Amino acid sequence: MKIEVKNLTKKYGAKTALNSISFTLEEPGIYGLLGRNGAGKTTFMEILAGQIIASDGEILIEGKNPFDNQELTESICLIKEGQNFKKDLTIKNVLKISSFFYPNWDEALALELVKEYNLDVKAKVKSLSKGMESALGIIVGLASKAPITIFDEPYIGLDAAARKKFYQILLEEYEENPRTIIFSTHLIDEVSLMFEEVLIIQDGELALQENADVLRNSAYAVSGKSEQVEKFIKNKRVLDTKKLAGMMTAYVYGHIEEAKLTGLSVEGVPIQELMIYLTERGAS
Ligand SMILES: Nc1ncnc2c1ncn2[C@@H]1O[C@H](COP(=O)(O)OP(=O)(O)OP(=O)(O)O)[C@@H](O)[C@H]1O
Repeated sequence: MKIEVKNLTKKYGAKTALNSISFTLEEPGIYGLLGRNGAGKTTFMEILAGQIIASDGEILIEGKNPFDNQELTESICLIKEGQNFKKDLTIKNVLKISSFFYPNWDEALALELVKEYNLDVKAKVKSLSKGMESALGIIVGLASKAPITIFDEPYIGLDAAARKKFYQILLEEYEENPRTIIFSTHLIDEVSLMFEEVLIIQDGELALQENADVLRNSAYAVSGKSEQVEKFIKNKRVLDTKKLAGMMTAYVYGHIEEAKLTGLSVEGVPIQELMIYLTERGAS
């Protein structure tokens, strides 16, 4: 389902959480939605899922506004960090309710994942550990097979092995059943290889929308003797520099090839680092 975001603005009293952002997400795709704390990511995802209303502008999904539109919202599954389910429900009932709500619900996948994450279907949500509750969210998100599935930092409390399993199943599912997956996380390095496109939100504005491969090749770190590095980076867009004992490393926005013949040591910059540099206050 095509998602068009048009001059979307959300204000909470005097606070502007989203300031007239516009972009389009084509289907299918795995999108990484990144940004510092308070950038506006959750606000965007809640408007997209039809849970809150925009102050101005709109999101159109296949040309329609998701707010108060059940036909559309059953095609969208938003899994947030905790608080996805009523505390008194058992896991079995959470799965049953989800199966009624999502038309593409995959019961076999849900049960396979319940086993994989060692959950007891008779247990109530309130008795689950943080990690188990996150696992339940992940199960619902994956088994919903909703054409738009959104994970907002979905794995608080899950250990590294359980997260790895999640990424693996998500990719398998995506291969079999391409859909639109939007993923917001602060563990960027762990998941960035899954992203096809990256969007960075900063202070309620869209700072960047870029193909993930292009982004991976759009910055590099160059190291060597300070004077040589200083000379090389003249007239280049420098994100950051570090100096130590006559040596210097500079993080440069540009294609790595331009530094390869210099004799200086050159390496790529992970998306996580790049996100930090690009969203540092004062960066332009
Ligand atoms: N219900 C609300 N009432 C008032 N202000 C809010 C509300 N929800 C969010 N905000 C404010 O809007 C801004 C954007 O918040 P949002 O939760 O969308 O950011 P985020 O990018 O998801 O952050 P994080 O990575 O910390 O989850 C923040 O300044 C936040 O304090």
